[in-house]
Amino acid sequence: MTVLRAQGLGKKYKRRWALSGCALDIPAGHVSGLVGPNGAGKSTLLNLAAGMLTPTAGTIEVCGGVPGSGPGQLAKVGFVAQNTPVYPGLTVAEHLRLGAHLNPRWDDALARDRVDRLGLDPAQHAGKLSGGQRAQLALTIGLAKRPELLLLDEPVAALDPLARREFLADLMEAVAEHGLSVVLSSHLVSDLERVCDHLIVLVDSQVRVVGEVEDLLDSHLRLTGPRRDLDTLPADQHVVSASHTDRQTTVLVRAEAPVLDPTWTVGRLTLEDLVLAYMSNPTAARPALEVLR
Ligand SMILES: Nc1ncnc2c1ncn2[C@@H]1O[C@H](COP(=O)(O)OP(=O)(O)OP(=O)(O)O)[C@@H](O)[C@H]1O
Repeated sequence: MTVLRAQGLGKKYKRRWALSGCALDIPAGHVSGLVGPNGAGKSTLLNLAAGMLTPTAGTIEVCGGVPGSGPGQLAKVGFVAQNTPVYPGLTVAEHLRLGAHLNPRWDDALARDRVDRLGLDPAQHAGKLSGGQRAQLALTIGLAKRPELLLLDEPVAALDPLARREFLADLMEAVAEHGLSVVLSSHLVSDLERVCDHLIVLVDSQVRVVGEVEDLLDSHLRLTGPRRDLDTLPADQHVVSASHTDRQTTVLVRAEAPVLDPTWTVGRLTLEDLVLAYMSNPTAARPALEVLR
């Protein structure tokens, strides 16, 4: 099953495309990491998926429906936007009551338990919470809503390291126990490494690479060997990045078949290597998605 499907999706602000030609198919039951440089279009994609923006081009379908198309659709999708909006004049307890009132699948026990565990005072006005506490309140509401798909725009940016780790553990528990699907944008690749089994790299408003993390790590290799011209590589090795010294060439490739050339020393990549290679080479060849499945 697919939780998010985009075809030729684009969003233009005045004359500038914030997202263009986006084709995505995100399978259900995964935590999908959305990563890319500042201004790449990550928030734009998440806002389109939540129905907060409408596409300029193409289509997007989320949990089988058009984003923001009615109460049924809104109940299926949770969205915690980048600035973790809360109502400053309402107390923590009032936020939970509002959540219960607006969401048919609201899990009150989870919400109360989380607020208690986090040490948030139910009587405190949200406007008086710290940035991290506000983020925690917004994330609690997102989880307690029990959506099919939870969209999180840099959710952990304001959290301290321990709170970040605990939130990611809560997220994984919800995925395992309730079959929640998550799309999570973050600049913290170590966090993505911990929780994501699916990855989308967006650069310059375009999807550069998308696929299951395991497939991506299996199909990308670092080749090190005597200096050579990259034009001599076989057609089934697609260069993502390369560097040369006088004597040596190091090249990161997406390989469609095992590398048998004995002049290369072949190494595997970490998720961080892969993300940085695509982010620092905006013109890197985009993989054929079929190859990665
Ligand atoms: N409301 C807006 N009006 C005009 N341009 C916008 C608007 N929102 C975003 N943009 C532009 O669209 C592009 C993509 O922005 P977006 O916020 O989606 O990037 P991002 O990948 O989420 O960035 P970051 O990592 O910094 O949060 C940027 O060039 C940005 O300046």
